[in-house]
Amino acid sequence: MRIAVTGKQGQVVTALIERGAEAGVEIVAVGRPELDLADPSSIRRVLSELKPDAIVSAAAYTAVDKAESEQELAFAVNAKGPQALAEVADELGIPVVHLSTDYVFPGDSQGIYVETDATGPVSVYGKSKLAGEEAIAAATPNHAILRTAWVYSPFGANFVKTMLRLAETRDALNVVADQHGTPTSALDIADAVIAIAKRLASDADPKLRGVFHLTGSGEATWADFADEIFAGLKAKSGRQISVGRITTDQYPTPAKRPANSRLSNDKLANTYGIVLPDWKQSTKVVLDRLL
Ligand SMILES: NC(=O)C1=CN([C@@H]2O[C@H](COP(=O)(O)OP(=O)(O)OC[C@H]3O[C@@H](n4cnc5c(N)ncnc54)[C@H](OP(=O)(O)O)[C@@H]3O)[C@@H](O)[C@H]2O)C=CC1
Ligand SMILES: Cc1cn([C@H]2C[C@H](O)[C@@H](COP(=O)(O)OP(=O)(O)O[C@H]3O[C@@H](C)C(=O)[C@@H](O)[C@H]3O)O2)c(=O)[nH]c1=O
Ligand SMILES: [Mg+2]
Repeated sequence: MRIAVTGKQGQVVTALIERGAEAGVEIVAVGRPELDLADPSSIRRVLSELKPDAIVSAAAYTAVDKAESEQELAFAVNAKGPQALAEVADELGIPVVHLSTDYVFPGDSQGIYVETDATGPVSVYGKSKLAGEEAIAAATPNHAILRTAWVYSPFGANFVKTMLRLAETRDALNVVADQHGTPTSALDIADAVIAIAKRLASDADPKLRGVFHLTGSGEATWADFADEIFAGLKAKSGRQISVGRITTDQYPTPAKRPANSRLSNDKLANTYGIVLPDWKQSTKVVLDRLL
């Protein structure tokens, strides 16, 4: 089976290339310069030539703060590009697995979000990703939109690598402790995405299509995540970093972030039988590779 994935150096695409080899599926990364999501005509050209059995839409404009001042580019890459991708997939008669985000939710409630809960993004990035979800769903019924969150991995840019980099020059860091969500390893995402793409390519059941939440098990704040990262660092090197627990107000950023973006993964478990490992367990796996 051949799966085309958008992006070349991103976390999820890199994890898919690694896991695809183990799962015996051919992963073909398609990205800039040949395929630029901001240039829809390039999408049709590349995909029509490649003739994959499924498309994974993993590339995105992910710079959350920068998006506040680059709204047009964020919407081009996160909404218009995926729309063109889904239109081509529909013509080719193949499924699209599209990655989305917890940031489509406002995060102002106490509960755990399910797929049918009202969205209401509070950032340009979140708004552009929601527009992407809507564009995919309008372009083809043959899709699985997977909302994940707080993605980290040995690859690319992410919170784990940022914390380890800051720890090289500092003994103490302040990290927000009032945003709640779940860190999710790109390696775990890749395993799930491959299983989902295989299933979609071989089973026309409408129940397998639609929106699904896909995050690690358990929950955390960013400060909890930092604590876990530095516990791993201490075990490996003896180096101790202290984490000061601060409020969002004490860490001003251009983009607003949801205070609560905990997602229920029950629909995915009940539909596909997929449950991702506990976030602490997967954090250890990634730290073992980075340290
Ligand atoms: N990172 C996170 O914390 C989260 C991510 N997500 C979603 O998961 C998906 C994967 O994220 P992740 O792997 O972390 O992303 P990364 O930020 O690691 O990588 C982004 C990817 O998008 C590609 N890209 C950006 N702009 C374009 C463009 N104009 N044309 C083609 N490709 C482009 C990049 O290209 P290049 O290879 O050339 O650099 C890169 O491969 C995204 O849809 C994201 O919105 C959801 C929740 C959390
Ligand atoms: C570096 C740093 C960040 N923070 C805070 C800022 C923010 O609230 C939180 C996480 O920082 P980040 O910059 O990693 O956050 P951010 O880039 O917003 O992460 C998001 O990326 C997009 C793509 C998603 O889809 C989301 O699921 C989420 O992973 O930690 C601190 O409190 N102290 C620090 O030293
Ligand atoms: Mg970021």
